[in-house]
Formats: sequence, structure tokens, C-alpha cells
Amino acid sequence: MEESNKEMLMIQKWLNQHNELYTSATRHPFTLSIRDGSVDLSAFKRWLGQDYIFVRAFVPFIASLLLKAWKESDDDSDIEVILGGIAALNDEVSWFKREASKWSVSLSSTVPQKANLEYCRFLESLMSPEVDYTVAVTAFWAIEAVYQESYAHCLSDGSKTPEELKETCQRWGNDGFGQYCHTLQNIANRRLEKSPEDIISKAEATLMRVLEYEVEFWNMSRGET
Ligand SMILES: Cc1ncc(CO)c(N)n1
Repeated sequence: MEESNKEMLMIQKWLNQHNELYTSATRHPFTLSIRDGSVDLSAFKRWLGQDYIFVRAFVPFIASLLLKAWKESDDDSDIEVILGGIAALNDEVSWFKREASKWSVSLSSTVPQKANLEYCRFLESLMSPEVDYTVAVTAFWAIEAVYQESYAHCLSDGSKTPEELKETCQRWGNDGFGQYCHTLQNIANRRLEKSPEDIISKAEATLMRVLEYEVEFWNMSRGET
């Protein structure tokens, strides 16, 4: 391993080593098509309905992370950070309902697609008490960071994001959420620094699984089941 990697924090090292996979999740053709204004609105509506189902499954995952933080964390402030994430999700669920009615997407009749079911099943597996807090908080950071990076890119210089999709991009692309993701990354790095080798490799494998599920989730908006 080159010298620089030794001092580098674990997450940064992994993002360098798995840069291609990280880029395929954070610069996906779907979000790039939002950024260049060529997005197919039926793909956007498909994503909206599926993501509402995902966010509903995300709630118990974060609740389980709060419990792991309470039981295992060495730093009480982690609980407040995770609590902040739960509070934001409360607002997020109502945002989805408003946005869905704006696009006449019926959330109640949306059927979860295969990629969504598999991702939600993976989330559920991370809720098990056997899964270490360090592994789960690394997954939480990765899940949030993919959306923050993807949607921030739709708002940065040179973007031609359609006006009616800007609110969606702002939801995850805003600086405040960017700060929140950095806070999560710091928690994950702090925990990883003190973790034994087996936990570190479990966290790395989980990060890669999250990135793969995120790519499949974006692919789903194309409508191939
Ligand atoms: C699929 C997916 N990943 C991440 C996020 C961010 O919370 C989301 N809303 N949906």
C-alpha cells in the first residue's frame, strides 16, 4: 500500500480503491440525465414511487442504528446525529406524498420492483443484532452520501436541471445535507480506526454492497424489471 494511504482515513482510502464503483453510483446515467435536462419524466416518476417504498424501509433501519449506537457507541453525540436523521425522514415521507401528488404518481398502487425488494431485504439484514454498529453506521453514511453526491451534481455549475425537478435535487443536494453526510463519515472513520480487522473488512464489503444496490436502484428507473 502506498505511503499516503497509511495516514489516510479508512473511508477516503476505500473511495480511492473503489472509485469506479463509487462513480457508477454517484454519476449514474439517470441523475446525469436530470443534470443535462434530458431526463425522461416517466423514468423520474418510476424512481419517485420506488424511492418512497425504500424510504419507508429505511425508517426501521435507522431506528435499529439508533439502538446499536445506544448499546455500542463510545460517543454519546452519535445518538443525536442519528436522531437528526430520523427527524429528517419524518419530513421526507410527507415530501414524497406531496411530490407524488404533484406528478400524479399513486404511491399506494406502486409495486416494489425487484431491485428495490433486494435492497430493502439487504437493509433488513443490517438490522440484525449480529451486525456491528461500526458496519451499520458505515452503511448509513454510504446510503446518504450516494444521494448527496448524485443530486448535488445536478445543482452544480453547468447543470441544466429542469425547474420542476430542482426541489427534488435540493432535497438531497443541499449543503446542510452535505454537512450531515460529513458528520456520518467522521463517525464511521472514528469507529473504523478502533476496529479489529474482521469488522473493517465487513464494513468495506458492506460499503461495496450498498454501492452496487444503489446502481441497481438507479437502473430500475429505466423500467426494466
Ligand atoms: C435508494 C436510496 N438510497 C439513498 C437514499 C437517501 O436517503 C434514498 N432516499 N434512496
